Amino acid sequence: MRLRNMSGNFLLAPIPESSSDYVLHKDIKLAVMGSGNVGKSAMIVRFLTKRFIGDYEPNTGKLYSRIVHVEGDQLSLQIQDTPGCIQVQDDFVQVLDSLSRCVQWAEGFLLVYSITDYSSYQSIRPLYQHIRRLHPNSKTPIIIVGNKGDLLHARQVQTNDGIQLANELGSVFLEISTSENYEDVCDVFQHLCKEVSKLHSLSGEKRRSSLIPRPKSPNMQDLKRRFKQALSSKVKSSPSMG
Ligand SMILES: Nc1nc2c(ncn2[C@@H]2O[C@H](COP(=O)(O)OP(=O)(O)OP(=O)(O)O)[C@@H](O)[C@H]2O)c(=O)[nH]1
Repeated sequence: MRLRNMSGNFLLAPIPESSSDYVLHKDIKLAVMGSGNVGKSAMIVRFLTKRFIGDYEPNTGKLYSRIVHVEGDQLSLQIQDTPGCIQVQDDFVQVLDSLSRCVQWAEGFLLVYSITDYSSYQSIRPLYQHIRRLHPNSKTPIIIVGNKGDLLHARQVQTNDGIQLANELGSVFLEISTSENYEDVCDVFQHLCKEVSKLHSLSGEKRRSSLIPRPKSPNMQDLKRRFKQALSSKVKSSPSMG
């Protein structure tokens, strides 16, 4: 199998240090992957802004960072949108370096195909296997998403194909329409966040939580006491004026 960058321009955004805002929150790192214009950018933006925006520049690897709330948890979420201009062929080359770095970095994955594009569906298995190779821990959550569910007249991939593939790979599957149904998009991301979060709890990885203590506000009582103390000792030690 080969994953190839057709444009030769496959740059992923630099991965920043986690940003913490003086509160405890879990860092969740997700990657959204898929081959072709399957709607990855549209999905991410829909989840983060609720809006469906029709047209995007071809994506070369954008990283989105947001604080989101999922079931009472405050999550510091980073989502890596990976370029769709990858083609799955007989062996892996070029793309592997940057793609692998992204795969290694992420803790949860959305593998997206379009129901109107059979080749995007065919690329899911090799992508899935690539992830599993780099994350031998089979608990790493991967969700398979069949997007553009509203374009029924152009359907090339049957719902059953998606279900079958997901069953075979042992993955969760959902068919959605990013353009028509915000709730489904939200469910997909929230489910993935919860799964990653669960994994953190299971492995007790405290390093993933960022706790920066609030700066202490000065204790005025204490300051006044010290000030008085200092003042009285000064008065006591000062030479008599009389
Ligand atoms: N009808 C319909 N169109 C969609 C849906 N989701 C995305 N699109 C359209 O599909 C096209 C591709 O969407 P993008 O989000 O740019 O796809 P992408 O996977 O990020 O593609 P790359 O930028 O190449 O990585 C755009 O014209 C979107 O408006 C959907 O659910 N229904």
